[in-house]
Amino acid sequence: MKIALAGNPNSGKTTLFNAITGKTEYVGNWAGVTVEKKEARLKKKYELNHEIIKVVDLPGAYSIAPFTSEEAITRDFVVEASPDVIINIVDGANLERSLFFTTQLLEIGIPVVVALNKGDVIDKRGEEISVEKLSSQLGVPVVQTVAVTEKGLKNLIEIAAEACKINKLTYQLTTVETSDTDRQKIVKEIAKHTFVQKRDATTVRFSDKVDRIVAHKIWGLPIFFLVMWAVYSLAIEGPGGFLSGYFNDTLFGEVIPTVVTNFLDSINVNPILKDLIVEGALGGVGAVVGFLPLIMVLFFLLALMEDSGYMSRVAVIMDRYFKKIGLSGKSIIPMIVGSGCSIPGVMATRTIEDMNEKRMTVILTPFVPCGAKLPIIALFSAVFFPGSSWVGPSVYILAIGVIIISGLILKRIFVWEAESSFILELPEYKLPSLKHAFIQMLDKAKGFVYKATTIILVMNTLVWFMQAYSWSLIPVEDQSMSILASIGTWIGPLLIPMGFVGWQLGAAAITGFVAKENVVSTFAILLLAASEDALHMPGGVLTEFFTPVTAYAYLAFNLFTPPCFAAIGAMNSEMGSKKWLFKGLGFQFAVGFAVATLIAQIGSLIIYGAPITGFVPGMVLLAGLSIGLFILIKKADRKRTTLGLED
Ligand SMILES: Nc1nc2c(ncn2[C@@H]2O[C@H](COP(=O)(O)OP(=O)(O)OP(=O)(O)O)[C@@H](O)[C@H]2O)c(=O)[nH]1
Ligand SMILES: [Mg+2]
Repeated sequence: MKIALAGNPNSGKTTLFNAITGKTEYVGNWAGVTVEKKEARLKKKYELNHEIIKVVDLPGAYSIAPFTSEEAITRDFVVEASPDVIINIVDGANLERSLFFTTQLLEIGIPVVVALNKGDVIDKRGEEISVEKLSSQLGVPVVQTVAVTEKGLKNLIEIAAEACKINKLTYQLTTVETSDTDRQKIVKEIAKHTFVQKRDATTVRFSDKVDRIVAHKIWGLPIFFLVMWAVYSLAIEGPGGFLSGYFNDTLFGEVIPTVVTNFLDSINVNPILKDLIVEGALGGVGAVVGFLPLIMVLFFLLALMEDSGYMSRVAVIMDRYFKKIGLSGKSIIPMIVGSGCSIPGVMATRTIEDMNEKRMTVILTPFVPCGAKLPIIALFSAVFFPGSSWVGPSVYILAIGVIIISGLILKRIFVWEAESSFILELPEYKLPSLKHAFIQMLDKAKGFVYKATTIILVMNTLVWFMQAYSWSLIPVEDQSMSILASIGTWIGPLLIPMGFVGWQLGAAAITGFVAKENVVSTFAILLLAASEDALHMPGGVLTEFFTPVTAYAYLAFNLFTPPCFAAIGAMNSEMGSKKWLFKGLGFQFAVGFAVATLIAQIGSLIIYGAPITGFVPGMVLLAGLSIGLFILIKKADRKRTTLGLED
């Protein structure tokens, strides 16, 4: 038997799916979280007579008629793959709107069971929806559920199994097209008949009161900054930061290397192999994993923030600015998802129907600092700005600024057509679930450790080898004679405009394309071979290469140049054309160089009162980029005129 879960976005499909299958698919308190269908087997606890029951979670849809590609997936799946039964998850807090989709599902010709979800929210609002009346009006079974607490789910599965047995022919496929306005009328009637308001609704809802402050036109952004600041401070000053300090200083800094060295000595391991293991593998991976506790706390807090409904308000605040650059609220969701990882972020652009808008979002989403960039931020803050918790949040604000300016530029240099209108929907605030945040945190931590012990480990081994050997494969005494040094030196000139001097900086930036965490581990391997201090010590070895200003510029360079290869792969598949991929990557490189040069050169001039290395090349680069930009704008303008498009 196969059950499909269908319903409006944010109605709780994935929450229900996770509950009955034991999976941990991504749940977020906003619309459009799931973009691909997911299939799994029903958990033992919910099985009936040991029958194998498959459950499919689908992307949310407001209507069967395909507006966006995921809605098309819903329709295609429901219509073509025809499950034995559809569980239609109806958001009880948005009854009327949800029923629109329900009535369309009823016409497909497959048994439908309605799960009237978010029963707890209905109760809290002092409302009641009559299950019996709804069931008789729709002509299908209705079960009240609370997906988060698994209330009513067992009953739901049983009733769904029953519904399967009903002769499918009783579900006549209506060939008569009901118009949307007619449907709306029918739905309104049904909702009116089943809905009971028990308490006075004229009092302003709690959500609305809060929104007047946090989603305010002017205060919204500063409040977001303060919230992020609080989150970062809590992560850095709290148990996460403390544990990371311990991991970095003691555990990965002394205890483990000593134990491993002693062990390897005791079995007379070849000294080269010993160095490879201790300095390469352990040193590199340790430098990244050391930040794990801090990052786990961050993810925990971010998950709480998201679950509470606050992140959707951030989307509303951004929406205002985004409209100005020709992007809609739809572009914000990929960016919020991208704050975890750019890959699902870029994939989330599938909800955008306008191809130009989608491409623009694909180019801009990787600018949001993802989880892999957090260790770089943590490292640079610890070394150059010890005790300041503003660095982390400032990076997000910088990212927002860069995204908006980049958007404005993209709009000018490419010829975009229609702008879509999209109304962002605000979920109700709710007490965030600690369990949910905890699961999210563990999930992210698992991913982090997996990445550290696979791709980062392999890369570190390679980096260690390349810094210890010359091109003729002879071990070198002096690192600067190594393979890596020669590659780094080759890249070196490119970094001069930003005042970055040293082949190590080029080498680290390159390994960062494999995985951004590698920037940290490459520094660990390269610099620790020559120094006794731990890499992340305030004022540690990195200060030989950077001033605080150029350090911040290097951070920006790693954030705003193209993302890691895996994310570039995602960009490629969503762009749908190589030409656009290369345009996008070129744009990202230009932005990364421009932002880093501006911060390093202009920043140093203002703060230290004197130009730094590479001032002239920096200015030449900026001038070159400006001229290039000017030419592109002129070209686009000409094209606009020939196409007869007004701007
Ligand atoms: N209060 C309450 N919240 C719920 C319930 N079920 C789900 N939620 C919350 O609703 C939000 C959306 O849940 P999801 O499971 O991601 O919704 P979805 O239908 O899969 O959404 P899309 O993937 O965007 O279509 C999350 O914040 C859930 O915690 C419920 O029964 N009660
Ligand atoms: Mg979902």
